[in-house]
Amino acid sequence: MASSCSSSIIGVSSIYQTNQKDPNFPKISHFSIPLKHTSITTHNLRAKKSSHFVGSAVVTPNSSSLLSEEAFRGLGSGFGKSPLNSDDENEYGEFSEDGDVGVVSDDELSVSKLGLPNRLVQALESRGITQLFPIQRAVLVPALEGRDLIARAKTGTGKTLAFGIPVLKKLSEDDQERSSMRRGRLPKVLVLAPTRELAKQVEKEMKESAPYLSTVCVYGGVPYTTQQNAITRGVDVVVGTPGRLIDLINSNSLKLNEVEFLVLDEADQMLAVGFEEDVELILEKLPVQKQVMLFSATMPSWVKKLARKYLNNPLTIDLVGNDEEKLAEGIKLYAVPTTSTSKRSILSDLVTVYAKGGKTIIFTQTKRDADEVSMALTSIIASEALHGDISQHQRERTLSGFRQGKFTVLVATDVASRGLDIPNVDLIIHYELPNDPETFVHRSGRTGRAGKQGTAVLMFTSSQRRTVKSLERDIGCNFEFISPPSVEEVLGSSADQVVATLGGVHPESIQYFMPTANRLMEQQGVNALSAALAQLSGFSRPPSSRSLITHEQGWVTLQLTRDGSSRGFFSARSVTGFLSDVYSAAADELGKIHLIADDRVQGAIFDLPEEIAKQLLTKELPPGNTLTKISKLPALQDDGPPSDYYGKFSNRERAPRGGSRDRRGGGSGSRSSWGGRSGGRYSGDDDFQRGSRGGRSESSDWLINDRRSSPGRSSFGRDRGSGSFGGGGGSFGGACFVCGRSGHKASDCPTKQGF
Ligand SMILES: Nc1ncnc2c1ncn2[C@@H]1O[C@H](COP(=O)(O)OP(=O)(O)OP(=O)(O)O)[C@@H](O)[C@H]1O
Repeated sequence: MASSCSSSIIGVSSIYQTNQKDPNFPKISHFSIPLKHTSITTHNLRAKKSSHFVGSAVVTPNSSSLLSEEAFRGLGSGFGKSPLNSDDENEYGEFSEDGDVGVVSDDELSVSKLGLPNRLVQALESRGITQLFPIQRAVLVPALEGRDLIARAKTGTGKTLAFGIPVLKKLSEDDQERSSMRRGRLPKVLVLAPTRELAKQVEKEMKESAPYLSTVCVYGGVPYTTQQNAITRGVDVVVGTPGRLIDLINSNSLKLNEVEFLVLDEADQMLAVGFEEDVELILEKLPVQKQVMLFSATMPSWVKKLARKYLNNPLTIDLVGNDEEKLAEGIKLYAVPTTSTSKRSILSDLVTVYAKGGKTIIFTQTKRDADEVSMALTSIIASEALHGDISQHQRERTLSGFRQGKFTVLVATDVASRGLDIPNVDLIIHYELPNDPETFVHRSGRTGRAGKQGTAVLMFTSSQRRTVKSLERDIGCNFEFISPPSVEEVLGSSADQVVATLGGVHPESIQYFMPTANRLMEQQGVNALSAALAQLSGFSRPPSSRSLITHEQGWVTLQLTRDGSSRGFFSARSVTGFLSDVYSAAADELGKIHLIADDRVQGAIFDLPEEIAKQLLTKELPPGNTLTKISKLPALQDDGPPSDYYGKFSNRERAPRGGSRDRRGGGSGSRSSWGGRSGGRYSGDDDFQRGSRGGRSESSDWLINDRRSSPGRSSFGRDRGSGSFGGGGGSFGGACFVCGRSGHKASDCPTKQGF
């Protein structure tokens, strides 16, 4: 069972209002929503640590109905301090609890019972939108009352329609009065979005929900003419990115004097991508009389400033609140240890095992990595890259191909982390740590949308283990730490995927193959079927074994344990001593060693080349020792270096040139080949400025016997140069496996028993 933030509960609801001008403004606004019988039982409501917790909503994972009791409760009560008064950059502010528990029936969430215009209801229902999500229900009434709003909710919970439904309702009604197709009519609604993709997505959502209205999307990277012509024909809703909007305003193509509704979507992201000035310029051009809805995941001071200046007595609706779990419902979280050399091969296995043929988005830090990873994957799984250097036209083609399932893996930089709504993404892989917890939440939020289930896998290196732990604290969720998929798992998943495609074979085609199938079954039985599955899975030849530690092909990971009766301190040296005694060729070829992190078990796991491992497993062992080939890593002792503070300052690994490990080479060759990122700075999407590597080079094989190995220093398996540990004919430098003391082999141990 994967760790996750999942429970049957979503979010915290808080609604509070502020009045900058009048401190005595009544603290409570009442909205007249009839509260009737509910299907939600209170035992589902989870008590939160914070006394400010107001409530939660029950999620039925596969349904489109997220039922929000609190969306109702909060409407009449639950006020707290204003986010606008808080100096904390990311504070939404607290909110106080109110015992007024309202209840809500399905009817009251039902799109058809909300008094929306028929054609809007029909369009929504034809899209499968029959019941409001909590944020939509919470926003609906105050929005219809004309309130300015500041709102936030978790990823994929329907924020677009939260502002969309009220404005579309208003326009759908107005539209009957104003001559619907009047040429040259000016927009009533302006939606600002920080990225082109997001703008296009909002446009799509609005268009599909109200196809009878004219919605135009404007953004850079494409010619002006089409957008200008569309505006000239007459428009109801304009969605756009700030830069292009300013151009169109300045060229007089877009007039904003009839705008009645302004929506600022992902307002904090506007700041992150440097649109502050443009946004303010646009806001200055709008009529004073208008309704503003601002959606923002965080409240940096610029957003607060904006809200103070341009919003009138805003009501804040916060469905995240003090909820420790920042991730949306139903996203399973895994963390998998990797090394620079193993990352890529693990990646395709993760996709095979965890996406199970569905859609995957892999997030990288830089454009170059996105390109390289996508190229490397393409020979195994169809994939495309998406980042800021790709032309707008190609970006759109890529996204549409991904949406339609023409290829199943998208490798993207963080341009795709915010807001992108691609249905049925099953798996998110964080190929590199995100820069901050917020980015992790947004990246992961590309799956598990609209109440669905999803999986997010974080790949990390040993030096990043502590960062992963702090990430857990920051997002309020736990990872399940897993091993890279074993060969058996990869084969099993591949077979499952093949089996899943069999249902698509036309019955008539099956008939043609029946005689051969019958003959084969008679001759070979189930072998024939296995051979067919192996062939269809692309494994007509057996896969070579792989190290569980480095994931390198041709290697096997073995586990050595010794029972409690054996004396002496167990260390990595014990392993080399043991191997020297049992089968010296194994000591010569020894790869990485890690000690098992279990107080009750004395043991280690280590890598050997496949053939050597086979031989070793045939040897007689000293009593009390057990040697097995393992397919899952046990918990290992961990003594990583200090936290590397998310992607920003992380030690960015680069595979050594040539990739594979050099077993014979000097230790420093492979170890120091990481592209250390110390001092490097990641400045926004893809703009990675490499820092100097600094004095200390980080190593993937950092832990041997609780000690960091350093370049040039002899260590197990790799560096035979100094001969101090490695065995292989040099003087024996390891501890005796029997007594644990150094200076002699176990076979010469004065205390040895029966070896
Ligand atoms: N009431 C509803 N019933 C069913 N599906 C819905 C409903 N409301 C929205 N959706 C669908 O849920 C998906 C997610 O919605 P949306 O993109 O608005 O989420 P979001 O909260 O803006 O996410 P993010 O924070 O990641 O931008 C969309 O595909 C949308 O069509």
